[in-house]
Amino acid sequence: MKMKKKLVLCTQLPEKRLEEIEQYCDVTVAGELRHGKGNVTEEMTREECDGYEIVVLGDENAGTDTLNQWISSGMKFIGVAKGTPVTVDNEVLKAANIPLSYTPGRNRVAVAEYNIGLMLAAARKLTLSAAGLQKGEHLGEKMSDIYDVPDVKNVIWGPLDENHPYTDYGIGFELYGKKLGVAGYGAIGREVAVRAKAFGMEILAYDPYLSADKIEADGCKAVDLDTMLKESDMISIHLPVVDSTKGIVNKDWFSKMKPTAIVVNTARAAVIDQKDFVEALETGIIGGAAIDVYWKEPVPSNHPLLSMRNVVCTPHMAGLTTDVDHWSGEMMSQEVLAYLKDEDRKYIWKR
Ligand SMILES: NC(=O)c1ccc[n+]([C@@H]2O[C@H](COP(=O)([O-])OP(=O)(O)OC[C@H]3O[C@@H](n4cnc5c(N)ncnc54)[C@H](O)[C@@H]3O)[C@@H](O)[C@H]2O)c1
Ligand SMILES: O=C(O)[C@H](O)[C@H](O)COP(=O)(O)O
Repeated sequence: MKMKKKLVLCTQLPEKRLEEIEQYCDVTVAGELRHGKGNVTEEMTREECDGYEIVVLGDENAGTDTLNQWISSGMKFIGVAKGTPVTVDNEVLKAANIPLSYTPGRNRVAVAEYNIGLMLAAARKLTLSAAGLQKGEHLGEKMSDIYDVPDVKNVIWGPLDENHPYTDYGIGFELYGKKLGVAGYGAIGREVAVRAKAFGMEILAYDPYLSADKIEADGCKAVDLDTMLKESDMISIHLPVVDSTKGIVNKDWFSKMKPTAIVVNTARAAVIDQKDFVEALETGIIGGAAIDVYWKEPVPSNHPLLSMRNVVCTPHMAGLTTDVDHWSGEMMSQEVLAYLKDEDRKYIWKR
């Protein structure tokens, strides 16, 4: 009788997919390594996953020594259920001719929805007014005098006195009719663009690596860098970090933007020049920002951006939802099944 292949799993796969996989191989769920549980060291991972033909990782690290050990004990398939599998040394795998399966864009919807949230928060100063209300700065004496708030019929919005907190907190602008620059029209940039279009925004997409046809098929405008910078009311950044993008968003970009423009970054801080960014926001070269990613994480509590009133900051949360594991589980199951059935695999990490 033919021996079944052996698979070790460090992340969750959907139940139905697992049943299908189990028709081809024996599955071991690495006890300590179940996604999100325990403090897993690389040494633990190395030992628990040793001796398997198929290794499926979640967030666990696997460096040179670990991979060499697994390869010499028969590993032929490795999958990493992450959008960017930098936790695994792909050079070792390339040398051994073992493709690395991963789950690209697994959190693209999560990031895109969050990105829209950041755009709205920045446009409408949501975080300022919410924090103000928590501190008891709601309505204030003057507002209570002017407006009979419990009786909605009598509420007249404005004019607001320049000293009133609402002038600073609450008065924002609508996304409708505004231009959104999308820098990098990949998995996430595209998801942001289609959602922003539903708000009535015009999309100016800058991505020199994509054909204009592809962008325009989504009803967006493919533009050059200068056009995006000059015309956009908001610029949403979705660039990867590669040598040519490090620090690419710098004073040259800011000097070409509208002084009211808002920069949204859920990509990576490394694509923005930190010093130029802080200066542009402090001196009003640009209007504001909403950011989820930092040059050093966790972001130091005294970072100047955290206390700027024209900046919305969140702690690298855009890609996290309770649904993301489902998406990566589906994609990773497809990869495993393709390997087991000797079919072409779809998601191979090239870098
Ligand atoms: N905040 C989070 O939680 C979170 C989660 C997931 C991904 N990310 C980050 O979001 C970013 C985008 O991810 P993605 O999955 O959409 O990547 P992607 O590779 O699908 O898309 C990137 C796009 O940028 C384009 N591009 C590359 N260099 C460019 C340049 N110089 N100018 C203009 N366009 C350029 C590429 O052609 C590609 O279309 C990445 O930096 C990723 O690490 C953040
Ligand atoms: O910023 C990101 O890329 C994600 O939020 C997270 O930090 C990593 O995503 P993953 O590569 O695990 O999909």
